[in-house]
Amino acid sequence: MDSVIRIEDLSFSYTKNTPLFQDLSLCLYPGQVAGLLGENGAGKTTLLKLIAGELFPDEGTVEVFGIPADRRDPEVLGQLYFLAEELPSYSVVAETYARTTGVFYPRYRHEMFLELSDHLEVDVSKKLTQLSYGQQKKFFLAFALATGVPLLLLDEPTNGLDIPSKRQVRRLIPRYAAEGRTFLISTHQVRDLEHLIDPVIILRKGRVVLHASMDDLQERFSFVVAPEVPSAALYAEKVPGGYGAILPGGGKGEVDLELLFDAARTEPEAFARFLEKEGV
Ligand SMILES: Nc1ncnc2c1ncn2[C@@H]1O[C@H](COP(=O)(O)OP(=O)(O)OP(=O)(O)O)[C@@H](O)[C@H]1O
Repeated sequence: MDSVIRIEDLSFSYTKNTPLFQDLSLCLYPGQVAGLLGENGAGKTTLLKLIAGELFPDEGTVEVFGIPADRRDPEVLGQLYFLAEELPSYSVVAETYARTTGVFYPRYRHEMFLELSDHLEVDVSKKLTQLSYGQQKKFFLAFALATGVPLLLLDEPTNGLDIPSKRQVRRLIPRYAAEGRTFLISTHQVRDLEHLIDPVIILRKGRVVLHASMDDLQERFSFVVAPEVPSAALYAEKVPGGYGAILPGGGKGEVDLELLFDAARTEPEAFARFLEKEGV
């Protein structure tokens, strides 16, 4: 199957001699809703910017739909939408322009934007600057979906949203993924999106420490919250109601993304050894 995003041997640094990414490789395919997890400073936003063609690799390849990622290339620009965490005023202006003219996104459907805004309870009759952060976020999410682009890069899409809105976002994304659109979602709000994400990608210090499908994780591991810490546990930490542990041997309960992420963050070496031993 042709990849939507293909990253091969990517190296990138903001400052000389301190590489953020070295030899990073990653592929995503149509219809995937990939979750990009990682602690603060892991490089999530930078990776999204590289895919969006706002930044460029020092070495290696970043391609979207087989074309080098470069937002100056109209062919690339029309294929993806990058919903950044910060909503800068220039983009507000640019997007409003695009909204009314369809210049950037030939497949943009204004009726769909209105329907989605209505669904997300955003008052589009107001000026963007009069909307709250959460409302603006929903505005742009509705806009992003209405552009009709096949690739959506969402940086912390549920951040700042109230609980009903988070629920609506959780319902909307799979609907569009089922049409073959691909999502790459960076988030710290693991609980908001855990039943949505597949595959899960964990970045740590500029490296992909885990890239696995939910099926694979479910098949290979057990995620348990136990009153006692089993000695075989790779990882154990006090969580409400007991201790959490990830054990070899799967099929016992749901994949717990928060435990997985915590393990990668707090016990990185043990986590890497564990994955290697289990052949992940
Ligand atoms: N414009 C920049 N110039 C120099 N360094 C930068 C710049 N932007 C980010 N960095 C650095 O690159 C690293 C990765 O930042 P990035 O924003 O990609 O991480 P992140 O995983 O998105 O973090 P967070 O979860 O806090 O949003 C950090 O150490 C950050 O300080």
